[in-house]
Amino acid sequence: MNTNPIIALDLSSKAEVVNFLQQFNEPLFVKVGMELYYQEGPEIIKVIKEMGHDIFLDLKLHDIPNTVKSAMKGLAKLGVNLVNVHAAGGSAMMKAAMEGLVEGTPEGQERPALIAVTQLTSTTEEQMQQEQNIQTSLDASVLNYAILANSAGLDGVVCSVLEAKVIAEACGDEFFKVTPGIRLAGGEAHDQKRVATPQFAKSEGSTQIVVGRAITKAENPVSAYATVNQLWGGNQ
Ligand SMILES: O=c1ccn([C@@H]2O[C@H](COP(=O)(O)O)[C@@H](O)[C@H]2O)c(=O)[nH]1
Repeated sequence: MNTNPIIALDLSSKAEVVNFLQQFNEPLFVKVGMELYYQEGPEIIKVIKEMGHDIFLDLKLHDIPNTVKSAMKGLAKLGVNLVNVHAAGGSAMMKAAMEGLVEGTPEGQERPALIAVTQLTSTTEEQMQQEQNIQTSLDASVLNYAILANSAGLDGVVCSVLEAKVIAEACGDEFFKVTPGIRLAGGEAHDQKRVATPQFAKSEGSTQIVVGRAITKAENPVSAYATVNQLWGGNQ
């Protein structure tokens, strides 16, 4: 899979997206999340693909297996590169998601990679223990979800950089560790709790990094992207 930094397009309209992407003179790997997809629908995927960019469609499905399977069948037809579910939906749901993707991917088109969100990077250990009533360390919970996702046949997980190394030990280097919560040194964390720099992500074995506000809210997004890309290691 593309190893360019994934730019989170947390924007709310097609016009904003087109304006943003027109600043760049190279093919990018971008993430379309709930904010954009719920405003613009599948049309936004078509627009971004026509501009030549790879897409992570970050809708984090979490429902009963039958519903997730049917939804994935539909998403498979969009021609995106990467989609996801919440690992908390369980292994039956993750397997159903994969079945839906396999069945829904048109002949001659590559199946989108499927990854599972472990614990959101905005979650702390204390919050997880108190609110989710999970009485282990956050690392153990993330690792548990990663092993579950691996056993269910998924291609990888979303985790923070802080857990990437133990996941690699348990699930292998090829298993995707897609890590949001990326900030340049000294950058504001906003609502993120488990953050790291692109350089640290590289050294810990992240396979992809997701970068939103550090690029989209920068005074010069093209230059911010170039800095992130250089620190992450260019085109790997
Ligand atoms: O655990 C997760 C899962 C997904 N995200 C998404 O990544 C970006 C991060 O944006 P920043 O502006 O760089 O904080 C955002 O779209 C989230 O929905 C995540 O942060 N953590």
